Amino acid sequence: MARVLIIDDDETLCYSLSRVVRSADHEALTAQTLHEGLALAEAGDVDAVFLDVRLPDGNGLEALPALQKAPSAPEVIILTGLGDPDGAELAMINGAWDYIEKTASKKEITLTLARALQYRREKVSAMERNPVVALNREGIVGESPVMNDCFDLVARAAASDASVLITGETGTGKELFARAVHANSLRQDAPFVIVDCASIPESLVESLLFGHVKGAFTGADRDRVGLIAQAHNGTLFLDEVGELPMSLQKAFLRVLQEHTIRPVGSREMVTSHFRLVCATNRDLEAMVKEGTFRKDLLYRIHAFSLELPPLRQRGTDLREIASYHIARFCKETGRDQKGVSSDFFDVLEKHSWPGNVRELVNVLDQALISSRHEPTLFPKHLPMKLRARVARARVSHGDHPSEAQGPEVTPHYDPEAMPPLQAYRDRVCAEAEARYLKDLMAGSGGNVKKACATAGLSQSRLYALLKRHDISH
Ligand SMILES: Nc1ncnc2c1ncn2[C@@H]1O[C@H](COP(=O)(O)OP(=O)(O)OP(=O)(O)O)[C@@H](O)[C@H]1O
Repeated sequence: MARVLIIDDDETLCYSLSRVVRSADHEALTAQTLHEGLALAEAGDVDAVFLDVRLPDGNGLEALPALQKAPSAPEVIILTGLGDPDGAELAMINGAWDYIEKTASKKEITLTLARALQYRREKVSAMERNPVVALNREGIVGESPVMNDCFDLVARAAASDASVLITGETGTGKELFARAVHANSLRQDAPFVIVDCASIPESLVESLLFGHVKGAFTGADRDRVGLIAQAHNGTLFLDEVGELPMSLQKAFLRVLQEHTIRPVGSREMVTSHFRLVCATNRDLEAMVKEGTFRKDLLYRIHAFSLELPPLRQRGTDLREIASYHIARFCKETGRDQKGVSSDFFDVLEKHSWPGNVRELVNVLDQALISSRHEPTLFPKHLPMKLRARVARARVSHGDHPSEAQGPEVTPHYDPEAMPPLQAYRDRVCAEAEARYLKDLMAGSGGNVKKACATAGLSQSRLYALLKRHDISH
């Protein structure tokens, strides 16, 4: 028997849902406010929660993280209004187990609850078999929902021995995450061996990966253990796996199947049992279609797929990452910790970061060097090129007061600093959305109902957007 909590201010609905829950032989608890519901979830061993979105004391979706952090980490099923696609979408984005319309039939409700409880039973028994100790994040900073999803996947991947493929734009932290998979796995005390497929000359790849014996070729003046053999019992990290020459992909596939290698010039086979983690910023599926990456190899390397989001989609993580690296830099260089002015962060947030965290770290290093012994970082310490680019984009977007009413102007970039189209598009859309929302809230005098009617948005969607852009209402 499971314990199911229903949080809805509609007493009749609470009553009818409780009956459905009890008829499935579960215990039902009810709460008419968010406050009461959170208290019950904190106190009791709750397995599942039916959660309304609009409650008298707040928005249910915003309370989702708190509910999921309750001691029993219940599965949450969101109750949405009839035909509310925004609510359904938000429920899923925010990590609910499922959503169900308030008018759903008894059968649908019972089935959704049964599925959530079955998933929960399986999850609990898997955790009992493989208890997950707190994840060692290996210096990875970030708390945004997208990053938390990535940490969840690292925890799951680390608990197994299956291969992991990490994708993401350049500088998003692929190597850092590969190290985290290793550091959290049972292989953590064995070697973590990196192979940068992009930087090894094609003529040397084979001997570097497989090793060679003395005299195997001109210049082979001694035996050399290959990187694959070095990774025995540990983790082999193939960075930029898309660059692995076609000629070697077949041989490497055999290594994955048989776990044995023959060093160049040797008759002996060497055994190596390693966990494989690969990374790439290329589209391997597209490479398979164009015939430059083997389909069978792709199948073998991505039992788990981890897609790292670009920095521009990580919200306030940017500030946290920046603060982390500023503190690290000051510590490493023996300087006093520096303060940061809020407009310093404002400028950082206006940039689209096509080079992601790596670009941010480089920019911060430059700012810290140029600030010398001054105790606080100001925008003037940032590289001139970056400030100029941000200023240009701001003006062309009408952020400058004198241009605020002007027509939309496409920002111009100097040819050397063109961002990727996707980065540009994301930034422009996010800025346009934020501007619209500010105008919308100002125009409706902060009246959320009026703003929803004007924008054609549901309240939950509007709240989520305001939260995303940090706009008060
Ligand atoms: N979430 C994060 N928190 C703190 N630092 C990070 C984070 N992500 C990346 N970094 C830092 O950014 C830099 C680049 O990270 P990393 O080398 O792992 O990226 P990558 O995706 O492998 O890059 P590339 O595609 O160019 O190989 C490193 O200095 C790393 O420490």
